[in-house]
Amino acid sequence: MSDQAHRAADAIAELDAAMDVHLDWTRRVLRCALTREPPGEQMLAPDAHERCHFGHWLARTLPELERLDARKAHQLAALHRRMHDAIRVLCGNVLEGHPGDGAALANFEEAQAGLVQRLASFKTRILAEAVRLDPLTGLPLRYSLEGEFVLSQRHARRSGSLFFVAMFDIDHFKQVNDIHGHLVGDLALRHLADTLRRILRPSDRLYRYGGEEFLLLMLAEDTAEAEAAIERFLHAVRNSPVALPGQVALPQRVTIGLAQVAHGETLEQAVERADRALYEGKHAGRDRYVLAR
Ligand SMILES: Nc1nc2c(ncn2[C@@H]2O[C@H](COP(=O)(O)OP(=O)(O)OP(=O)(O)O)[C@@H](O)[C@H]2O)c(=O)[nH]1
Repeated sequence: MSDQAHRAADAIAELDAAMDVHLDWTRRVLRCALTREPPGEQMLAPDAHERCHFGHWLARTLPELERLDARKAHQLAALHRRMHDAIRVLCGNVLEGHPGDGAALANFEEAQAGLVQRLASFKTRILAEAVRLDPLTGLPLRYSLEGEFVLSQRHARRSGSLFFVAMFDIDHFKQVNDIHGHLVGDLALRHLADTLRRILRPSDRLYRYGGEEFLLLMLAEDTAEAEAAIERFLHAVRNSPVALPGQVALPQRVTIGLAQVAHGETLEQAVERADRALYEGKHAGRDRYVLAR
């Protein structure tokens, strides 16, 4: 299993464990209502939501949940707190000999149901994210490319900027595998992804498109700006050989096909033009970019 798959599996196991512990509260609250058995001393404290197992898990995990969906993460924290407030009212009343409070019970049930729902949605997000990313390079795979292409096209139309697609292909990569083995090939792919990622601008979107092909969606004010950005990628790759333990670093080169996306052009059409430009670049000697006509 890849690191990423391990992380996703661990995150889901932790989420399930936190949920199980919290669901146990339904049983304790019920027992308290029926038998007046206290649900546990600390659960009647005002900061019970911070002291419980779920509260500790949430505090630890919140930044990651916020990254996935900030709105749902805050709702989750608020629902958790609300649920503890309801438990305190509910059990406090029962223990003081007052009759069960229907409103507090409804509050508890609603908060509990909302909590479970948000957690289920986070579980799906964690799984979707694990599948969406390439385990080797950590870059997105092409599943979300179509949607991102349409968004960038729309953004370019509204902002008056130009939209480009750039196809990167490593030069003579087969030799790397043949001479150094597949593991070094994998290392070189990961290294290239890191090199490219380091110089991405916030609006750039980089994908692992295929085996040793990477696709970039890029917005630019004009063609000169796009070409300068592509030159920066070429320069960075030339200056970042792959470090190999106990051996001379392995030089890396890429050839790039750059195509300006025309109004109304589909992803498929733009990629085909970028691909043709890429092959022109390969035939012209590699380690360069070619702008598609
Ligand atoms: N190690 C490793 N190799 C891969 C992976 N994906 C594709 N490859 C290899 O990438 C190589 C691509 O080789 P070719 O398409 O022949 O091209 P090339 O040798 O790079 O030559 P040019 O593109 O013409 O410069 C093949 O040997 C594939 O096995 C991967 O995930 N890991």
